[in-house]
Amino acid sequence: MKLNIAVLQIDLAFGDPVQNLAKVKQKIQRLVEKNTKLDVVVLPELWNTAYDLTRLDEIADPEGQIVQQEIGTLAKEQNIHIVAGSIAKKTDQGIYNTLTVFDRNGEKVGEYSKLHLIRLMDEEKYLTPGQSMGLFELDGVPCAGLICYDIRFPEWVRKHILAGAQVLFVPAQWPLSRVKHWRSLLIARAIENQCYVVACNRIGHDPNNAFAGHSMIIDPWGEILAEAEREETSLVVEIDTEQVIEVRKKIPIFEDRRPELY
Ligand SMILES: NC(=O)CCC(=O)C(=O)O
Repeated sequence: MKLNIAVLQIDLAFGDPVQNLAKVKQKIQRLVEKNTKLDVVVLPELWNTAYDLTRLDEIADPEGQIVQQEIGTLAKEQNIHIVAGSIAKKTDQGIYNTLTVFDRNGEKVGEYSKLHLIRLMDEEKYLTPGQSMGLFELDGVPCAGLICYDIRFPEWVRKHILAGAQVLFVPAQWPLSRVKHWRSLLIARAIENQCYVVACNRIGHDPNNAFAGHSMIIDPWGEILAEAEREETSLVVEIDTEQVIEVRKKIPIFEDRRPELY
């Protein structure tokens, strides 16, 4: 199965969900105008509020209703799947960093709340961790969505791959100071899991961090199919899940595992 994927690497306004929503909608519309065969658009982490964590109570999306209304509707109008990065989502149980996926009909087909909260960026003070896996399907392709810091936990990624995922989506706000980790971890996750990795980072800065950009699309052999620098841009790549099957046949790591010993 082939999927034409666009990763939208952008800057974000700190604590301004109205401005960020308008920008994201405009950028997606332009992408669709330029790429008539697009299947999937991917957005970065916390694209509604950015890391304005102290004001989340005021600015997070109540129950994700805004993203459902605005991005769900856009997905249907433009006939594309949208892996809507993640948003700050306010619920009765707390505020989550939640990835939401809409299909071409505007239906929500996936939702995942970041499981590992990064203390280095104070997430654990303001956010509630998720409790469940990030599996979903796009045009019959089994996919997983994990968020930024989650890629440091290979056992969590592997769990999604063992459940069938062939494409791993990673929305992020990864700082420039650790860009070497970002690149190495993404490539390692693709090689060790023999899957596509589609990673969407932001650029720009906030009061605490400068962000790295370097969004990437990596194939199941670990080859970088496309990589951004540190500017607003989009990466558009056609992936073919036959490649996943071929790489897994060539080096059958899933048959050679010894789970009885670890
Ligand atoms: N937003 C994040 O989760 C950043 C993760 C990060 O900077 C790191 O793992 O290092």
